[in-house]
Amino acid sequence: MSLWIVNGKVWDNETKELQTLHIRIENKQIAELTAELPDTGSAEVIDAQGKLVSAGLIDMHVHLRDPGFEYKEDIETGTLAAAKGGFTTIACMPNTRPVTDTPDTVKYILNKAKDKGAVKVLPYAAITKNELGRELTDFAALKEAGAIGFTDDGVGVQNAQMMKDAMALAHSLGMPIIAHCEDDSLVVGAAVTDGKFARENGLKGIPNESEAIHVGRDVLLAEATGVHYHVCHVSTEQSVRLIRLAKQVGIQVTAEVCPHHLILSDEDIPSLDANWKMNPPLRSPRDVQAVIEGIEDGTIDIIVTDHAPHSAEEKARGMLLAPFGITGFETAFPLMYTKFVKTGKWSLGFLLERMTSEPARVFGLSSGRLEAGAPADLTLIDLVNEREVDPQSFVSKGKNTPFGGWKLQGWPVLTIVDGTVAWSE
Ligand SMILES: NC(=O)N[C@@H](CC(=O)O)C(=O)O
Ligand SMILES: [Zn+2]
Ligand SMILES: [Zn+2]
Repeated sequence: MSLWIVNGKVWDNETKELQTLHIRIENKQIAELTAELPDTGSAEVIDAQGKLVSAGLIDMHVHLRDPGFEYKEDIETGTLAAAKGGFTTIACMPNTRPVTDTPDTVKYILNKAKDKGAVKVLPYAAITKNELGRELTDFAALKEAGAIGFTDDGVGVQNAQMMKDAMALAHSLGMPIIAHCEDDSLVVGAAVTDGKFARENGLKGIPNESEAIHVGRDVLLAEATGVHYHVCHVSTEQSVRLIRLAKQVGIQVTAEVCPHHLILSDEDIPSLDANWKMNPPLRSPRDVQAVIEGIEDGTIDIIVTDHAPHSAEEKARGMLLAPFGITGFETAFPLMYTKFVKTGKWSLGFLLERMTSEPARVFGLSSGRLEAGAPADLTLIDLVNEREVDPQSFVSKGKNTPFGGWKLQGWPVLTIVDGTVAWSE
C-alpha cells in the first residue's frame, strides 16, 4: 500500500530554502521525494497544502511515568502528546515505580509502547538499583532487554567511583551513559536557582556549581574510560565551558538543552507558582545566553523537552513543596520556532537538525532524515497560523507549564510514524 504526501514544503540544506516536494511512502519507508507532481494512481494521498514536512522530531529525554505514576502520565497519553507535538521517536527516563532497573520493566515499557503507543519509545535503564547510587544494575541484561543507555535521571550519581565503574561497564558494552548532573551536597532544600528571584523572595538557591561539578568530574571519567558520555539538560555557563573544553581535547561527550533553559531565566518567574519549578532550575540571563551560544557553536548537540508531567494537585503545593518538572511535548517546537526562527536568529534547518538528524547521529538511530530508504516518520507543521498555548487542551495528563497563554507559531498538525498517521488535527 503506498501513500503520497503531496505539496509539502521541505527544507533544502543546499539552497537554505523551502522547496515544494512530493513524498511517496512504501512499506513503512520513504520511497521517493520528487519535485514533479506525481500520478498518484490508486495510492492514498495526503495533501500537505504547503505545510512544512520534516523528518519526525526526536526527543531523547522524556518522562512517561509508566509504570507506577500513571496518575501523572502513562505510555498511551504520553506518546499521544508526543505525536501531537510532532515527535515520532522518544526516549523515556527510568525514574518510574518500580525504577526501570530490571529487564522485566524494560520489556513492560517496550511491550506497552508497541500495543498502545502512538510513537516509537526507546527506554533508558537505571545506572544504579532503584536510582539509589549504591549498586550498579545488570547492564548486559538491560541492554539485551532493549535499553538504549543508562541514566539515573532525576538524581545525580553522587559517588565518583560508582560513576567510573558504570562508565567502564557501559563502554565495554558499547552503550552510552546519560547523566543528570547534580551534586546533592550543594543543594539542600532549594527550589530555584541561586540568583535574583531567590534573593528577592528570601529563598535558598541551587548554585550553578551543583550541576557543573558533576560535568567536570564526569568528562574526566569519560576520558579515563572512553565511554560516550551525554550530559542531560545543560543549564549553566560553567557546564557549557567544561563541555566545550572536553570536546576540544577529544573526549567523547555530547549534550542536550531544553527549550525552557534557552528561553526563560529566573528573572522571568512571575510568582511562587510551581509551574516555574523544574530541575535544573531556570538560571540567570547570563546562563541563558551561554546555553544559546553552546548550541550555536555545537558544544550542545541537541534539543530535548525533559517532558516531566505532574498532577495539578502536586503542583498546587507551592514552590517549595511541589515536585520539579514541566511538560514539554506540546509546546517545544512552536516555542523554538517562534523564539529562534521567526526572530531570524536561526535558520529553520538549524532548528530542525537539532530536533531530528542530530539526535539520530548522537544516539545512532536510523530515523531523523527525510530521504529515500529512511523510516517513514514524518511531521507536518503549520508555520503560519498563530495560536495561544492552552494547557487545558493538552493531550498529556500534565498541564504543568509556564507557557500557558503564550502566542506561538509553528504548530505540528499531522504526525506519521512508520507510514501510518499517529496524530492528525
Ligand atoms: N526535570 C525535572 O524537573 N524533573 C524530572 C526529573 C529530571 O529530569 O531530573 C522528573 O522526573 O520530574
Ligand atoms: Zn534530570
Ligand atoms: Zn528528566
